[in-house]
Amino acid sequence: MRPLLIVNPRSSGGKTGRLFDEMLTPIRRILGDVDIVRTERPRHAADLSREAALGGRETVVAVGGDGSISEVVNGLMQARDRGASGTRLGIIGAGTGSDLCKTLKLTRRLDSFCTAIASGHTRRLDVGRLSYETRDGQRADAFFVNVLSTGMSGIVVSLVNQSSRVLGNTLAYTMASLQGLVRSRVGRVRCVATLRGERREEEISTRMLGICNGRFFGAGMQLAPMAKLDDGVFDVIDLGSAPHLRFAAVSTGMYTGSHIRHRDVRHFQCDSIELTLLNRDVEQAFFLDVDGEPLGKLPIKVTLEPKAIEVLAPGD
Ligand SMILES: Nc1ncnc2c1ncn2[C@@H]1O[C@H](COP(=O)(O)OP(=O)(O)OP(=O)(O)O)[C@@H](O)[C@H]1O
Repeated sequence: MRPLLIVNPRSSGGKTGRLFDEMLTPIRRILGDVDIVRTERPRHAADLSREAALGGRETVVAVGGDGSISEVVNGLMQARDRGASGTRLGIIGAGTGSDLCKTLKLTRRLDSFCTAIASGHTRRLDVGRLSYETRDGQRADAFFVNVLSTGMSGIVVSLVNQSSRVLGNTLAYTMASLQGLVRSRVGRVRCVATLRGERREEEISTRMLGICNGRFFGAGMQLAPMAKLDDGVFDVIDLGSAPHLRFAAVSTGMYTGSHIRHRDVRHFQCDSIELTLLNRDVEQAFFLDVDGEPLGKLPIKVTLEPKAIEVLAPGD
């Protein structure tokens, strides 16, 4: 059966939509015949990939950025919950950030993406299963494959999402990061985590906390330099509760990964975790960033599904 390409024409600021017809020639040369469907709205890629997997499609290829890949993973996981677990994920990275591609060591060139798919080499990735609260207070479920975080990053991702990006992505991210820093608050978060059945419970004071399956987030920052996508654990990174200026210095270390050695930063591993915000007055500063997309708020419950997705990518 031919691979199904799920194309997000709005990714990379609309460039994917404008250039896709040109991309098709090299894609067909390397992959042969493919089926193509373009997304028509946010979350559409999840519906399309779920239906494809339930229909027995062997390979579904996400053509877009981290948001699109995450949506396709959501669809594949929904199908897996209904017994259809045989679909492989391919990636043609066409986003602005492409953090998962960095973690997967996929070279950001169209022919390299296609060659990785055509090679048939796969590896299995852990996936996070998330229960969260929507902004209007309903419980909802989702999956993530890279990084879930809350605190400053949740503010930044919401601002980037709302921005028109007329002045370009880098500027949009820089402006949002500065505003995110100014608006960030210290949350008192009750954390209950388990690792292979061993439970820990504590109250954490933090401006930002990440539950990391992958290593990179926020367009190239290394929130969790030690994270591996298939090791059966989440690396939890707490960036601490320092005053704004010191916190700015700590978070800047994420560009190189040096923040991990800072005394304000804590790291621990778990395979399930529950977070509840105790001081609800700072709720606006504790929305979620789920694989680079804004999505709901605390309280959350996260469990790890080991090696749940098969992805066409080189080995680690
Ligand atoms: N037809 C559509 N119209 C509007 N939005 C869409 C459509 N299809 C998908 N989307 C949304 O586009 C958003 C951005 O997608 P994606 O993350 O793939 O690209 P990106 O932001 O350029 O890349 P990255 O996340 O790697 O920086 C996602 O929130 C997705 O839900």
